[in-house]
Amino acid sequence: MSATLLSVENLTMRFGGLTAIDDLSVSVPAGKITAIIGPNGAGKTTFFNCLTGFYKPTVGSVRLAHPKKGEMRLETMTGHRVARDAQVVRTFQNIRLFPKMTVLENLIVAQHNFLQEASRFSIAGIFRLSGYRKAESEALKTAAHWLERLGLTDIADVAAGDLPYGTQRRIEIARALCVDPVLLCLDEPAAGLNPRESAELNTLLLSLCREEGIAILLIEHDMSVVMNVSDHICVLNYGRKIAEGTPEEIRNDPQVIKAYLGEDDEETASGEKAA
Ligand SMILES: Nc1ncnc2c1ncn2[C@@H]1O[C@H](COP(=O)(O)OP(=O)(O)OP(=O)(O)O)[C@@H](O)[C@H]1O
Repeated sequence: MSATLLSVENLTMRFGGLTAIDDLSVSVPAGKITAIIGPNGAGKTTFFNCLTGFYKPTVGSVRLAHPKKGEMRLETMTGHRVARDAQVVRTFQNIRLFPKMTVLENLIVAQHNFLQEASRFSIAGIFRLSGYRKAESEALKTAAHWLERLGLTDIADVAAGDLPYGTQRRIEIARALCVDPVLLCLDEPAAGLNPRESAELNTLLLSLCREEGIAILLIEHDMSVVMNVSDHICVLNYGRKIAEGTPEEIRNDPQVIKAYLGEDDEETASGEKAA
């Protein structure tokens, strides 16, 4: 049993009269893949936004047991501190690369917190002092490492926006990895991928988790990805957790089938009304 990396307790997020996340408690183990699934509008992206400092939750706590820095309360932190200090990094449902920058430049920009500090907020950068030059070369090394690891080295100098959709999704993951995440939150990484690219994504996620020890939190509608890579799945519906368990348990959970198919279809699917 892995240690808990992230503990979410009684999380609620309201937008006026709408409760997008409703008293959600869930644990994310270290070094494993946890999927958050649910029908459209279930609150999955809102959940990510609460974890990563984009939204301040109405109620609840999000505790990260950082392996080197101890406990951190993510719900009290701004987005850039969640990424920089807590090393909880995310991708977005809609690709958010800088399309006119090269692939390599996108990976360097991801390290701007580190470079900005090394530049002592500009002066050491302007005069290219040795500390800044060292940081710059480290940033390049990190980018080169992840480009190689994700098979992107050949296109390092191509503008990101000129590349196929599946490749852009891969670049987004490489960019997030440049921040050395302890928790990588991926919002629909398989959206728009063809079956071959989805299979490659599965291999990549499993290797990041098993070989690099990175915990992954995954929002995904593509069940060929969810069921093949997840160690644990949490299912949301109308902001509430309706089920949690292994892929096998979730596949057969009547509440989950009902949430995805609707009551009538579930009965039809189970043969009760089919005749
Ligand atoms: N900033 C916001 N202001 C008002 N309502 C919001 C806001 N963000 C999300 N919502 C609402 O919260 C609910 C949950 O939305 P969310 O995007 O988290 O769902 P989701 O599970 O990620 O859906 P999908 O699978 O379609 O991406 C929806 O009803 C949505 O309209």
